[in-house]
Amino acid sequence: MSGYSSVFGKGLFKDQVILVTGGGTGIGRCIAHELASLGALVIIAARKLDQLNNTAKEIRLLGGRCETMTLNIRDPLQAQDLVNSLVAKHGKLTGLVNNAGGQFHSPASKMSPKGFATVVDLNLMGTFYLCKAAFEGYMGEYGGSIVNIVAECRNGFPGMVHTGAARAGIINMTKTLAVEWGPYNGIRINCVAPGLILSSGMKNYPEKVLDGFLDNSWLNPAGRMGTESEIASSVVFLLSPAASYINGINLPVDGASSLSKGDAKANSAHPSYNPAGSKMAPYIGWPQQGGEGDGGRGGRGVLKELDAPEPMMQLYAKYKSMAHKL
Ligand SMILES: CCC/C=C/C(=O)SCCNC(=O)CCNC(=O)[C@H](O)C(C)(C)COP(=O)([O-])OP(=O)([O-])OC[C@H]1O[C@@H](n2cnc3c(N)ncnc32)[C@H](O)[C@@H]1OP(=O)([O-])[O-]
Ligand SMILES: NC(=O)C1=CN([C@@H]2O[C@H](COP(=O)(O)OP(=O)(O)OC[C@H]3O[C@@H](n4cnc5c(N)ncnc54)[C@H](OP(=O)(O)O)[C@@H]3O)[C@@H](O)[C@H]2O)C=CC1
Repeated sequence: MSGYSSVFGKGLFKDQVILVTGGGTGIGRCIAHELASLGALVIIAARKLDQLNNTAKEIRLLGGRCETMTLNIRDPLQAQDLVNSLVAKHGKLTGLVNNAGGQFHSPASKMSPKGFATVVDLNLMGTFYLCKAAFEGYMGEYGGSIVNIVAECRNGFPGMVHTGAARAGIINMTKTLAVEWGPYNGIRINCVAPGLILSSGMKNYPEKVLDGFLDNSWLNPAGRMGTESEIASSVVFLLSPAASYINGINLPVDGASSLSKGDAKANSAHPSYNPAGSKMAPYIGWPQQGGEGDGGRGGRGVLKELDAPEPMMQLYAKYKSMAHKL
């Protein structure tokens, strides 16, 4: 152990109040766990209170601090009220993770105007409402850090034109807000763009679409899908003082899928096909239950690390066996 003082330590966010939208499930739940394990008071907000309460309970059992609030991000007044009431209660809002969002799969030619508008409303408008509420309710005066979860969409988003347009809009909005809001006590705002991630969000898709994702899953330089922890750790970095000179960027966390030219039809004929699977070890942040890394919390019941469709649970088991040992 060197005497160097890294910002990454258990107390990294101990004085912080951080709001995570969609924090009851999937990637948002994992982000909430990561932030709480680093000392933050985490407020998780979404529409379904039961999911939020389950996650808050897990976090508290592990010794973290977490509260829940109901929120529909598509309603600007709800966004404003939520920020105002949490600032009134806790005195601050130092971080915001705009993670809530989603879409459905459909070719553009079959998509109705209402379907397109719904997804733009949810992702682009919803993210704007929360950013604006955070700015007006606290950060405009005192500063803070925002991370917007988007989706990797460098080459468009075939099969999900609505979300590609909405996420590209968020990435551009983030650049503007970084420039307009940076001077207000140093607000930083950045994006994280997940590639294909093993998460509960995959339960939203029909089997045929999931099969397509699985066919594609190895077609990137990592040779695998990503884990929720790999998104959460990127969010932690961008929220932390380690990223204090990073503002207005979009960080793809996608195993370089945005740079590769995977051909879903090629599979075993593909020149880079490796029958043994990926050699790029994943990062998985969940404590080993009752084992090394659990910090002696083994008796507290089993945390369900992932809640995804069965074939993805199988992939996860494989990834766990090859994960970085921490
Ligand atoms: C590579 C992949 C990587 C990404 C992975 C993830 O993000 S994982 C995370 C995944 N997690 C999530 O996505 C979670 C969040 N997702 C959601 O809440 C929904 O998917 C939502 C975004 C559609 C909003 O729902 P809502 O209840 O607010 O909306 P609504 O029900 O009132 O519909 C409005 C209009 O949309 C249309 N339309 C809707 N569905 C379909 C469809 N299947 N088919 C066709 N069209 C559809 C339809 O036009 C409908 O109007 P209609 O015909 O009724 O007059
Ligand atoms: N998994 C993946 O491969 C990828 C995911 N992403 C994005 O990452 C984010 C998290 O996804 P993931 O965890 O996989 O999926 P989930 O479906 O588990 O998460 C979506 C979350 O958003 C919340 N949410 C949805 N609509 C609203 C709303 N109107 N108001 C408030 N909350 C809402 C949901 O809670 P509730 O229903 O209770 O409101 C849920 O907790 C999403 O934005 C997703 O699109 C991007 C690229 C790839």
